[in-house]
Amino acid sequence: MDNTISLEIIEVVEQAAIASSRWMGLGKKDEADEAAVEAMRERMNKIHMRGRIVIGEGERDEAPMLYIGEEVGICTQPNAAEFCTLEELQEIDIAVDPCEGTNLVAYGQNGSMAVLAISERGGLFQAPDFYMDKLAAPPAAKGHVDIRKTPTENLKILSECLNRSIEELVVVVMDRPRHKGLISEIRAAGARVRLISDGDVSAAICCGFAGTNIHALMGIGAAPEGVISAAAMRCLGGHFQGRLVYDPAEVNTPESAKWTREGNLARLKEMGIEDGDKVYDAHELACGKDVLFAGCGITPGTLMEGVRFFGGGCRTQSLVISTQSRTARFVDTIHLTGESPKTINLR
Ligand SMILES: O=C(COP(=O)(O)O)[C@@H](O)[C@H](O)[C@H](O)[C@H](O)COP(=O)(O)O
Ligand SMILES: [Mn+2]
Ligand SMILES: [Mn+2]
Repeated sequence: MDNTISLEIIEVVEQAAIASSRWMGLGKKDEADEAAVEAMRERMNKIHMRGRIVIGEGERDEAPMLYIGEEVGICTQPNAAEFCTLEELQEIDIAVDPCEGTNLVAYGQNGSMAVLAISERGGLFQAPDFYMDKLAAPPAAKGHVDIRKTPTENLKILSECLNRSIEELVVVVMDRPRHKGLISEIRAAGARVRLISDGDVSAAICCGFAGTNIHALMGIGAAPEGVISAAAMRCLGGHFQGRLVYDPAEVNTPESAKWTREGNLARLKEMGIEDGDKVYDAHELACGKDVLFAGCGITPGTLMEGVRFFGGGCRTQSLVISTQSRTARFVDTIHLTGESPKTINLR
C-alpha cells in the first residue's frame, strides 16, 4: 500500500466531515449521513487507487450509500493500466463510516467523526451487520485484560497495568438498557463510568492515547465500527477485542428483534464463521500487513476538534494512523472555500 495515499485519505475524511457538519444541529440525521457519504465517495473517486468497500453503509440497492462491494478510485476503470502505476493497481479494501455518530451531528452533540480504515485486499475483517461486544484498553494493558474475564477482573488488571487505583479509572459504556448490569458492576468495582449516547469508535481510540482520561471501552456496539476501531488500535498498539453477538436477547433492541439466534448463527456459517463465540483481537479484525486509519472530527471530541466555519472557509482537525509510517499524525487544516476570506483566524 502506497504510503503517500494517506495524504489523500486525510482529504477524504475532511471533505466528509465538512459536508456533514453543515447539517450539525438541524435535527436531520439522514441528511447529515448522506452529505458525508456523497463527499467521501466524490473525493475517493479522485484518488489513484483501486479500492473496494468492504464495510459500508449497506447493500447496493440502498443507494446513495457507499455500498459493500462498491469500487472506488481512478484505478478501478477498465483501462486503468494505461494511467496507473503497478503500485496503484494493487487492490485495497476500505471500511468506511462517513458519519460515525449521526445522532450526535443531528443534535449538535460532541464526539462525531468521519472515519475509514484501509488495508491491502483481505486485510480487514468483513464484519456482518451484527452487534459486537467490545473491550478496548490502553497499550499497557494489551494482552492482560481479556473480554472473557468479568469486568471486575479486568478493572483490577487495568489498575495494575496503569499503576493507578480502580477509583482512578474511567470506563466508557454506551448508554443502553442492555448495559444495566455492566454499568452496575463497573460502579460496584469502584471505577467511574462515562455514558455515551453514540460514537463508540471515538471512545475505543481514546483508550490508545494517555491523557484522554478514558481507560477502557466496555459493552456492545455495532460490529462494523468494531473493525474500524480495531484498525486504529492495531496501529496504536492498544488492546481491542470483539465478539460478535448473535443472540438477539443479549441486546434486545428494535433492530435485533428482526433476527433470531438460529438465523444469525446460520448467517455466520454462510460467511464461513463456524464459531459464533470466537473472540477476535485487533490483529484478526485488521490483519493486513499495512493498515491505516483516518478520522476527522465533525463535532468536537476528546481527540479532535470539530469543523469550525468562518466567513470564506473552515478549519478541520484529523487523525491519521498507520502501521506503515508508524505515526499518529494530527492534521490541522484550513480550507479556503470562498472568494477571499476577510479573516483567517488561527485561534
Ligand atoms: O453510535 C453509533 C452509531 O453509528 P452511526 O449509525 O454510524 O451514526 C456507533 O458508534 C455504535 O457502535 C453502534 O452503531 C450502535 O451501538 C448500534 O446502535 P444501537 O442499537 O443504538 O446501540
Ligand atoms: Mn457508526
Ligand atoms: Mn454512520
